[in-house]
Amino acid sequence: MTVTDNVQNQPQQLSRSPYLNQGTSTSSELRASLHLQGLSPAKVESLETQKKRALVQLRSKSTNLEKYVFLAWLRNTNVHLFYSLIGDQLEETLPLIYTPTVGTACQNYSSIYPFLAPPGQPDGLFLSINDLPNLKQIIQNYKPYPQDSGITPQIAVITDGSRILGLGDLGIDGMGIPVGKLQLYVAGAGIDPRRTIPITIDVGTNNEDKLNDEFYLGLKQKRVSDDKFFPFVDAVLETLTTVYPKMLIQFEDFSSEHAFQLLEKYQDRKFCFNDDIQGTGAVILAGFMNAIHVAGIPAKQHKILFYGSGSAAVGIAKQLVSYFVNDHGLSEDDAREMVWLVDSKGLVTLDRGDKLAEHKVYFARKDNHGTQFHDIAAVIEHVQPTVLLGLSSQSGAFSESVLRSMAKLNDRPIVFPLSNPASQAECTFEQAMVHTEGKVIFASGTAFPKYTDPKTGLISSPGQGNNMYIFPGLGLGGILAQPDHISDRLIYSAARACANALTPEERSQGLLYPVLPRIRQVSAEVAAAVVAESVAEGTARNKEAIAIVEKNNGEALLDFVSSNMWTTESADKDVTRLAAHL
Ligand SMILES: NC(=O)C1=CN([C@@H]2O[C@H](COP(=O)(O)OP(=O)(O)OC[C@H]3O[C@@H](n4cnc5c(N)ncnc54)[C@H](OP(=O)(O)O)[C@@H]3O)[C@@H](O)[C@H]2O)C=CC1
Ligand SMILES: CC(=O)C(=O)O
Ligand SMILES: [Mg+2]
Repeated sequence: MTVTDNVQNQPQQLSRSPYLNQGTSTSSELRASLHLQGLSPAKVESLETQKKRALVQLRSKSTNLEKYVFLAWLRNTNVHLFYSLIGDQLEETLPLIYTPTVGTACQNYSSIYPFLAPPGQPDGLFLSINDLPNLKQIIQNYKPYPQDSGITPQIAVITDGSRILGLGDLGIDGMGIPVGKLQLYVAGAGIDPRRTIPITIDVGTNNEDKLNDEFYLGLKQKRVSDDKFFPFVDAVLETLTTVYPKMLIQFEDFSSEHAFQLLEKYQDRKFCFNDDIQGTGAVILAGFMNAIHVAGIPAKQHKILFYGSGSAAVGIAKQLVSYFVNDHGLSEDDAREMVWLVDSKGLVTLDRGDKLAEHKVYFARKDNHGTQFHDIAAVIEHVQPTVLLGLSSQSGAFSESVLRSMAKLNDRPIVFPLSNPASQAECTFEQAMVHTEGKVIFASGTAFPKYTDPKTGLISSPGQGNNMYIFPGLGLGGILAQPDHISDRLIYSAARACANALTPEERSQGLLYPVLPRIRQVSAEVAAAVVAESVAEGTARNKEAIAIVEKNNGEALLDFVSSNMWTTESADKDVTRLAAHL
């Protein structure tokens, strides 16, 4: 049955599709053809009026969590209006659908879940370990837009909820993260919302609060052991890629040890990447490339201290090593020597006496001559870093004295408190500005407000070093090039494109990342670089993309990418096309 048959057989179904429904802006003609008269007030409004009303309603909510619920409901009832509003009001709405509010939403997800979407409208795909025998059927059940049955999903973001932002194990309440990431794919890179699947696997939770919460909607059991976890993930991925063979899979917010093991296992076997390891690595490499120009110290002379040694920190460190090797001619050993890791026990050294997690061993220091450094002040004194990156989820760890030490050591200290959401950040932008007397070169994981110098009135803008500047473009580029795997080269090309995406004006303002309203342009440039690199490394399989890259015309490639981006106007056209068949 075609989409058109479907609609002709049940005309009112059109208005029930969140994708095709245009609410109060549905034309009189369409209302007549679909037998919708009387089902809403007769007035036909413009999209502009709809957006204006939605914005007034949004702003009338007193908490960000209420705003999150309001926006989720809007997305699940009127895709067109939702993404038009998000596109217009990116700076106001992104912190509501993504970090920081998505963190609060996840903490409360089971309580708000029934109010996010109308009955029958799924807000993500939940796969419990008890579903193992029926995975295929359950994956096929997920049809948020059944009226548009010809559209095949292309991107899945999958979590097990075990490390949601810096908030720890939230079990299935982590669903807000895949949902939020995929909204950024749509808003930030023009992926058709019908082609996205947010997935949360339920393998239990070790969070006692969740286990004791009567409203918690996940399995009330501790997380399963690895001998059950890995086969279940395997079954999910196999089934998913059997049902949707071209699906790109983004691993998100798995606890670090599992994250590394899953990436190692699947990166050459599936079309996939890990956002926390690779996406974060790429976005911070991009910010670092721009920051060292501002700092004015040659790349090779930097000393980079990571506060936190999990998936994000080690993912970044590995990409920095590639950068020093590829772009600055350092040996791998010399590049590795530029990195120091700190974890909850202090400086990561080979002779510390504990068994280091596998992902830390490569960067463990052996030049500490038997001395161990347990607190950050001692580590800073020992290392004398030019760069301090926070990936520890320890709020306030970059104290006044830490920031003052960084400013004493450096004319322009590079300090990135990257933990999310804002409540977990190692310091705020204001603290960094005040305690370094304005010298800091700054980026944070969640956006902080601008800072106004009380003496001069000078306003400074913080950078947002968040993987949202990478994964949407990387995913789009991957879908357009169609390689079998996402190679390290593709990730590296995404980082470089992100660094180069700054306009001369942004550069002259000392910004490290492009301003948020340009995220679609940035994603297009990242995607174009990924497509070009995939052709260069010989993995691209999309003949159209290969032919365009071979013309060696950057503008044509960007046009190709942009023309493949979904817009709310494309949704308009889908409605008009259907209406023409009625
Ligand atoms: N800006 C962005 O785009 C991104 C930000 N992030 C953020 O980065 C943070 C870390 O993520 P991830 O690496 O996956 O998480 P992990 O939980 O794996 O890593 C946290 C690390 O912090 C260390 N740590 C904990 N307490 C302390 C302490 N008191 N002093 C020093 N180190 C400490 C832990 O040590 P130990 O190993 O000993 O337990 C661990 O190495 C999160 O807040 C996440 O939201 C993540 C991805 C992207
Ligand atoms: C941004 C992100 O992916 C994280 O904090 O986990
Ligand atoms: Mg993440």
